[in-house]
Amino acid sequence: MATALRLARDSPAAVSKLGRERASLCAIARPGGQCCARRGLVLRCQSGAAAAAATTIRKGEAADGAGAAAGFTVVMKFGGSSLASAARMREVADLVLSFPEETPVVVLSAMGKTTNNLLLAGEKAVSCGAPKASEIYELAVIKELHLRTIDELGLDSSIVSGFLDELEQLLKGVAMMKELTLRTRDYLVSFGECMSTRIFSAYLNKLGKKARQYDAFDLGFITTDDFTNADILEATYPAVAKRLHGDWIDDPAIPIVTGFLGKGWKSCAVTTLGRGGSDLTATTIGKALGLREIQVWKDVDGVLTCDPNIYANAVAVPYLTFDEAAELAYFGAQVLHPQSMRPAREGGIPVRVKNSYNRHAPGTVITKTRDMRKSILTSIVLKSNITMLDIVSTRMLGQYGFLAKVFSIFEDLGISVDSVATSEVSISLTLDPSKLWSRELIQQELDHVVEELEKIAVVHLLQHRSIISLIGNVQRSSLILEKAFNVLRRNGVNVQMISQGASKVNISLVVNDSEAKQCVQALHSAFFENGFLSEVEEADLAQKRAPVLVSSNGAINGN
Ligand SMILES: Nc1ncnc2c1ncn2[C@@H]1O[C@H](COP(=O)(O)OP(=O)(O)O)[C@@H](O)[C@H]1O
Ligand SMILES: N[C@@H](CC(=O)OP(=O)(O)O)C(=O)O
Repeated sequence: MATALRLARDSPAAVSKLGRERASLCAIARPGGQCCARRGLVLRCQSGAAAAAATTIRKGEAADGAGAAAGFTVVMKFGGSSLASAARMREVADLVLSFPEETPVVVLSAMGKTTNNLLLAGEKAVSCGAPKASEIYELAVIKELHLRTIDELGLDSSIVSGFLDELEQLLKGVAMMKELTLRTRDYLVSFGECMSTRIFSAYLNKLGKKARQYDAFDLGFITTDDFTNADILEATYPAVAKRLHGDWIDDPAIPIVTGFLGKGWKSCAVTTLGRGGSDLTATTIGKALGLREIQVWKDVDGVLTCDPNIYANAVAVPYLTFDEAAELAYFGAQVLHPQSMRPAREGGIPVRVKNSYNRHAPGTVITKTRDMRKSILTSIVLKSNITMLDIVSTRMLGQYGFLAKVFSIFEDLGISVDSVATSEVSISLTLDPSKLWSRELIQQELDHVVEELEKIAVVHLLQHRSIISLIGNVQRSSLILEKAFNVLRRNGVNVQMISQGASKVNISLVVNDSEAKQCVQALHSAFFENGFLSEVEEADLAQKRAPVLVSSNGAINGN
């Protein structure tokens, strides 16, 4: 099976479909139909059969000890907020080099807001008409940022000029076609990471530190073909380990890898892992190489007690379990990609969230278990603009199959449900409109859901709601709920739905959008700012509570 992978990667005859598609999209836009696909991005295609064979490779087969053998010790991932300018690139290079005892694999996102700008440029291209595509404002912003960065770092503009030309051609192609498919969207946003990693790698080489740039889709990141939200396939781990290991043995150089990107196993096209997906790239490499630690460098002091944009008094949480971090991300804390904890948990590799603007701050360490003795509430997460459905069966009590029917409707319509609370004849659940494709479709899709559900139930659609998720030590759930409801009552807020996830680290409360921010601030003050923890500690001491260790699956180990 390893042979299948090697053949797929090394066969010079295997010219990728992606390469051809890039060529044709750009050729549409080029006078004379000349191909402008950039050479470095013409992928070698892994045949469907080879990829299928590769996916059956045993978990971690090639990964065991690969990192150690090659000398790699950590992954260091830097997000767009850490890479917003030439000055930031310098700072990040200095940071990477300030750990001479480490041999890192570096994962980078696109510079600053480049991904957003690429998406906006793509949307504008759909309606602006081909002659205007070159004048799209966001294209100018992207060009200016990358060329200025190259200039200020004293690098050669040819590192990005080919990409910038191709980007313009691509936007012209989109403008001519008047459509931006999910597949083209992924290809479009890939330019951000492809450019940032090339700039950074060139800069490290200029500083005398040997570095080698990798596009994740060439490195072995094999994904499903779910464009804009692809899943990483198992074959990725041995493929990535083998390639990084092999290259290091041949010619040691720090790998600089594009975050966020992969290659669809059937289409061979560029895929993306969902917004913020570079965190997942980092943890995947960490597991593939069996590294000591995965570092995720952000613009905040770690995972905070709440979103600092909602409440400035948020402080860093020193320790989290993988389950807590995953729940936090899933319920809307933008700091980590929701899927990114999975490889780290499977590989048993600690994730450290650090601040690239304040490198000496201790950050947050995420591990499988942690000491929960002093832990009550860990973090408060707010997800706004969600839709709630109250669904009451039209049949009598005792009717079986009601829940199954309700969920099969959501399955048929491809809509995911966030939180659920049920009784035998009724069910309340929340939907996240941001997971649906475009603004216009949201209302249509919701109308359709309601129409289908009304065949079996009475349905109330409640929009403009928020989920406040209380992530914490569920062994203290009564205490958390007592305190939370006290605060909400004092603020005159009525909770419309309560749900406790099976992971047992999260209690979700649904309130009106208009009250949500004020609720989060009041809850934060009550739990984190007014000596609540010391009060509880004193009470616990009086009761001589036994110390409790809770593992990530919620199992309790009393000492
Ligand atoms: N609970 C939280 N803890 C930390 N940051 C949070 C939290 N909730 C939301 N954020 C936001 O997430 C941002 C960091 O994530 P992100 O922008 O993806 O960083 P990067 O681009 O560097 O990967 C912070 O600047 C902050 O505004
Ligand atoms: N650039 C991609 C991927 C990513 O992970 O970005 P960041 O690390 O800046 O959140 C995005 O904006 O979604």
